[in-house]
Amino acid sequence: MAATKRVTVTTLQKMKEQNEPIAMVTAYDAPSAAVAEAGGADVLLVGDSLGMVVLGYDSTVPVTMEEMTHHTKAVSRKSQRALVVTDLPFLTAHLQKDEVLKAAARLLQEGGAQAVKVEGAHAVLSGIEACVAAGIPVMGHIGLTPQSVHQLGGYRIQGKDSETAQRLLEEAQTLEAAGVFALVLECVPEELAQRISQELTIPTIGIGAGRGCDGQVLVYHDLLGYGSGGRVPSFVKTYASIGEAARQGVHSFVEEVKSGRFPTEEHVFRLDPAVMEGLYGGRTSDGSDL
Ligand SMILES: Nc1nc(=O)c2c([nH]1)NC[C@@H]1CN(c3ccc(C(=O)N[C@@H](CCC(=O)O)C(=O)O)cc3)CN21
Ligand SMILES: CC(C)C(=O)C(=O)O
Ligand SMILES: [Mg+2]
Repeated sequence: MAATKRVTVTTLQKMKEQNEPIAMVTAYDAPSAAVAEAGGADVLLVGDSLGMVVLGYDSTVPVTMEEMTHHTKAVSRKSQRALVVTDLPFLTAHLQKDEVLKAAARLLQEGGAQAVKVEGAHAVLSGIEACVAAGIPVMGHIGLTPQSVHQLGGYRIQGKDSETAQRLLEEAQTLEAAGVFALVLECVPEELAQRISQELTIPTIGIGAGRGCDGQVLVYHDLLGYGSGGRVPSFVKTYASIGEAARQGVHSFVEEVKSGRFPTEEHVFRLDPAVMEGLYGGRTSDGSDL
């Protein structure tokens, strides 16, 4: 079988040049990676949103390098075609250059990712530049940066006034100059995201950033309608009702167990009658006929 060629940072650059939209989906484990790839996602993002979506934290702030590495390993084991990108968790990109490099290298070497994503701009620039210089592709992320939720005062749209809109445009240009290969724009007005996307040579990938971006990303569980982690943001479109299907499936199993309808003949293993004969003379241990 011919090996499928993996999506690379160069592929994404060409997609922008040819006006071909980029589809990125989060993946946190082997089954979500397999489904997202089979569905045709170009990029699998091992997002630190996994802390909220699959680990039950109430923000992405508690997520550790151990957790990101653990989940990245599961995703990269199942991924063959998509570009695997992993979030550097809270604070990591703000450390000394050599610590940032070690963390990013761990996600590539141990985790099996092909790139890392870093939230922020000026405060994390030296870490980003060190990674790029070392051959580690970096995806930027500006606008609503969830690791700063305590400073932002909630998950709010960013860049609504002229001052913050101008700042976001400058951050985007600074990140492109620093060598990031793509940029996530989260929760910014459509007009601003479109303007940034036109100004930049590298592709932008939007989440709650409208139609002018070069690609779109959503959280796997949001787009599939898992409906477990409370309210979904208003920019989410739900393409399936997996949560409801899952609840119904478990409910049917429980009902059949409790009513004795499961298991049936087709789900059991039988013993050869001759072997059965040798056991307690064909009787069960308490003497009754089987
Ligand atoms: N399941 C999930 N999906 C996500 O997209 C996601 C996470 N978790 N966890 C990490 C961050 C947090 N994110 C969020 C969470 C909430 C909103 C939200 O409620 N936004 C409001 C906008 C409020 C305003 O008008 O400023 C919305 O209505 O969508 C946005 C992004 C995005 N990320
Ligand atoms: C929502 C995306 C962009 C993300 O950073 C995450 O899933 O952690
Ligand atoms: Mg993230």
